[in-house]
Order: sequence, then structure tokens, then C-alpha cells
Amino acid sequence: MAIRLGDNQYGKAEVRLVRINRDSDVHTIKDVNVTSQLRGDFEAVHTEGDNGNCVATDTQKNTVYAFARRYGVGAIEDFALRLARYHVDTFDQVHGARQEIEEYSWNRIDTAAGPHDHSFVRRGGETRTTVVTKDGDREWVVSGFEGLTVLKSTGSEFHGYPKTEYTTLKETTDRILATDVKARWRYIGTDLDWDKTYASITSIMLEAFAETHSLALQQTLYRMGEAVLEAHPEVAEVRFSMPNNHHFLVDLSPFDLDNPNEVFFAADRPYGKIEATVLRDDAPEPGRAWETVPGFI
Ligand SMILES: O=c1[nH]c(=O)c2[nH]c(=O)[nH]c2[nH]1
Repeated sequence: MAIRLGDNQYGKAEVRLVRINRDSDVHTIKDVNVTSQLRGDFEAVHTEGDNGNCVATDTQKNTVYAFARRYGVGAIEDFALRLARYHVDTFDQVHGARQEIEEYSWNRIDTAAGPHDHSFVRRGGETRTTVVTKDGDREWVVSGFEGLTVLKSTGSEFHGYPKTEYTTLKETTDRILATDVKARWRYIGTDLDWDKTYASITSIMLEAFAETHSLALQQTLYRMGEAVLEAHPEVAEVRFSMPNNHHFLVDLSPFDLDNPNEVFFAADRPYGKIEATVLRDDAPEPGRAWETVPGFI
């Protein structure tokens, strides 16, 4: 029986890094979670415990912190590309890398005297993400966010669906539409103003959510992706995963009260789960971009 090592990658997961920039009295903060993994000639460490090629996960962790001091963090895409390139360029046995980074956003605290120099507040907000995959000279960047919670209190309908013996859902021309948007998009190229593009994409998605008169969450999702692709030729495709966070009208008739779409029960489960990819026809092949990005179809 022949047994061999298949695909593998290894590294340090969830390196929590907070980098303060203290160049002036007005500090800035970057708060990230880095998972660094390497691919390459690591057969012997698996089959024989020969660590000669094994860049220790502890070393990878230290590299993250040292790079943060030496170069700053900057856009998470740039930081991930820097780490991936360093490992592939420095070690003959490293042929590829996967660098995943999440970023938690902090806002400056507003005081009576204005925004505070060195005090911050985290207000929910979405978590920005990136996964950089490097395979030899080829590089892919898939960025996105999760936890962007949005709701519209009208401008959403749902009707016209098949009625079966098991259908109880009432058709509606006025309902709450609420979701936590999880999105990832694949960039074409690696030389972009990542922060500017990220800000633009999120605001385009929010605008599309607000402005689309929704006949289904699926339609809203599609419009959000379409609007991003129309505005950003550097984006090849957008993938979404969105729960439909149901809000059920409470029956107040036992109390002799009407309920003209004002009082709802916000259910936390079960929820609809709507997932789709919106892509341009002429997009370059995804290559390995999505290979290790779980949770998206
Ligand atoms: O926007 C919706 N899409 C559905 O597929 C669906 N199914 C359902 O019961 N409610 C909804 N709402």
C-alpha cells in the first residue's frame, strides 16, 4: 500500500497584534489578527520528523511582530503580501504562502474638545478581512468583511413564491429586511490603493442595500455585487453570505391593539441563509484564490 503526503500548509494561527503609531501626539491604532501559513518542501517534517526545512511557527509569529515594528502594518492586504513575499523569497523550501488577516476597527473618542488624541472606542462595526495566497510568482488577494449588520424598516416585499401543502408564510408588500453581510471579493492585481478601494466598496454595498426596493434578499444581494463590479474594474467577483434575520409582526389583537408594521419579534433562529457569487464574465481565472477561504460557495 502506497501512502503519501497530500496538500499541506502550516504556520501560526491568530497572531493578535496591536500596533500603535506614536509619530506624533495624535496616535493611530491598528488591531489585527494574523494567520501565517507556509507551503513548500515540507515532506520530511511530516514523514520523518526532520525539521531541517521547518520554519517554526514561533518564528512566523515573531516575524509578524517584527514586521509591524519595522514597516508598520498599513493596509492589511499590503501587510499580508509583505509577509508572503518575505517567506517565499527568503527560504528556498518555501514555495507558497497563505496569509489571512482580520482587522478590528477603532474610532477616536469624541470629547467636548474634539476627537481625542489617544483614546479609542470600538463600536461594533464590521471586521475587515483579507486572504493573500502566493504560489511561486503568482499572487491572489481576496478581501472582504463580516458582521456588517444592516436593516431597512420598509422598502422590502416578498411574494409570488410557490405555495405548497407546507407553506404558511404570508405574502407581504412591506416587511423589515435585516441581515449581517459577509462578503469577500477577489481582486485583479496586487498593486492597488487597498484602503480607498475597501472604503468605496463598502459604501457602494450600503448604498445598494438602502436604495434597492427589495423583492427578495437574493435580489438585494445581487444588486450589491453588481454595483461593486460596475464601479470597480479591479474586482473580478464578489461572494456573499447573508442571513435573512426575520422580524415577525406580533399579533396584538388579543389586547385590542392593531399593529401596522410597528411591533416585531426579532427571531435569532432559524434564519434564511442566502449565498451567491456575482461575477464579471471576462474575469481572469480564480486560480488558487478561493482554495482556503471557507464559508463561501
Ligand atoms: O428574501 C427572501 N428570500 C427567500 O428565499 C425567502 N424565503 C422565505 O421564507 N422568506 C424569504 N425572503
